[in-house]
Amino acid sequence: MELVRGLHNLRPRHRGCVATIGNFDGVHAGHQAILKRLRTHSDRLGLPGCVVIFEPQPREYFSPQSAPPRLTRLRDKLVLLARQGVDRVLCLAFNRRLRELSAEEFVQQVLVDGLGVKHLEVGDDFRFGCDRSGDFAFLLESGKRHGFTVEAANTVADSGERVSSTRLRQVLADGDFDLAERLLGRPFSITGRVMHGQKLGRTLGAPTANVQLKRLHAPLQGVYRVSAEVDGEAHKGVANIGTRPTVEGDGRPHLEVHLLDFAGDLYGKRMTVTFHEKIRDEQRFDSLDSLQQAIQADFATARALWGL
Ligand SMILES: Cc1cc2nc3c(=O)[nH]c(=O)nc-3n(C[C@H](O)[C@H](O)[C@H](O)COP(=O)(O)O)c2cc1C
Ligand SMILES: Nc1ncnc2c1ncn2[C@@H]1O[C@H](COP(=O)(O)OP(=O)(O)OP(=O)(O)O)[C@@H](O)[C@H]1O
Repeated sequence: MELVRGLHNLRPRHRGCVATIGNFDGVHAGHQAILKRLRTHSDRLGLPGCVVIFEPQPREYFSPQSAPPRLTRLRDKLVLLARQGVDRVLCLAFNRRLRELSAEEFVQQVLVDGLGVKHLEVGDDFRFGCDRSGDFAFLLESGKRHGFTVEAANTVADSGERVSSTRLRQVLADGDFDLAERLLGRPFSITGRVMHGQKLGRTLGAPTANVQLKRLHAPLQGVYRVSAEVDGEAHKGVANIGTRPTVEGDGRPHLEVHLLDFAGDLYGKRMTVTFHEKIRDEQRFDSLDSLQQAIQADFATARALWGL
């Protein structure tokens, strides 16, 4: 899969494709249905399938403080899109210039001049352009003028409710990992590199791998039963994700994983942490002693849940 960053990196060879547009955060079952249709039209026309995404996502641009947590960082999103058979991703920087484009200008500059789109696949509720003025009817009409077809995919629902990134964030916050797995078509996980922490964990009797979240504002907080994959090997574990209010105050979320019955050096390795069950919320304890006791109790709970 090819990644093109910005319209200015499009070349004449990129013209002629089938495309879809959106945030695709999480690459959930609704997105997967759209991507399947993209593949079908791409095979039918013998043209590459291209997904147009935005980075940052529009809401992160408009209100960085109150934007919802991300299900996937760009890197994870690209891996998942490639797995869905996408040939090319055009990643547009969402900035003032882009937000000010009218729906008409967006179609002209991105879809027609930039990509030479022959077929566009969108969800039935898709809207875009300055003030979200471009909708399906507008796209159909533009397609007639510019020579591309447009199709709206039916809504994918689960238990009568539309699958969406917004719903997934809520389902994860509620700790319903079985439902999250159904909506995602895979278990929810976070991947990152294991970094050095404050080395306090060991003195608390709780050696943990600190998984780098970078700027990921994760949709979870609390203590969980998890499995962790490192170097292709799966481990049983327990993890805390949160700001660790008892010990420090950088205010940033950390993901710390304790692998049960494991001793070894994990620094620098990439770890994929899959969440199975919530054990409790993160708390601020009055002393390190109370924190230590709580962590030992979490380990015991996790062992019991794992059947160890
Ligand atoms: C299972 C588990 C539960 C945790 N629960 C909390 C908590 O409720 N509140 C908190 O402030 N920190 C919590 N922590 C984070 C600890 O404060 C942190 O792991 C410890 O400070 C070690 O940090 P270090 O790895 O940077 O040395 C938890 C850690 C683990 C592994
Ligand atoms: N459940 C679904 N069924 C069909 N199409 C969907 C579904 N969810 C999203 N899409 C379509 O996939 C494309 C990308 O969607 P996008 O990521 O922007 O929205 P979303 O998943 O609904 O997220 P949010 O909850 O933030 O609105 C759009 O064309 C959208 O209409």
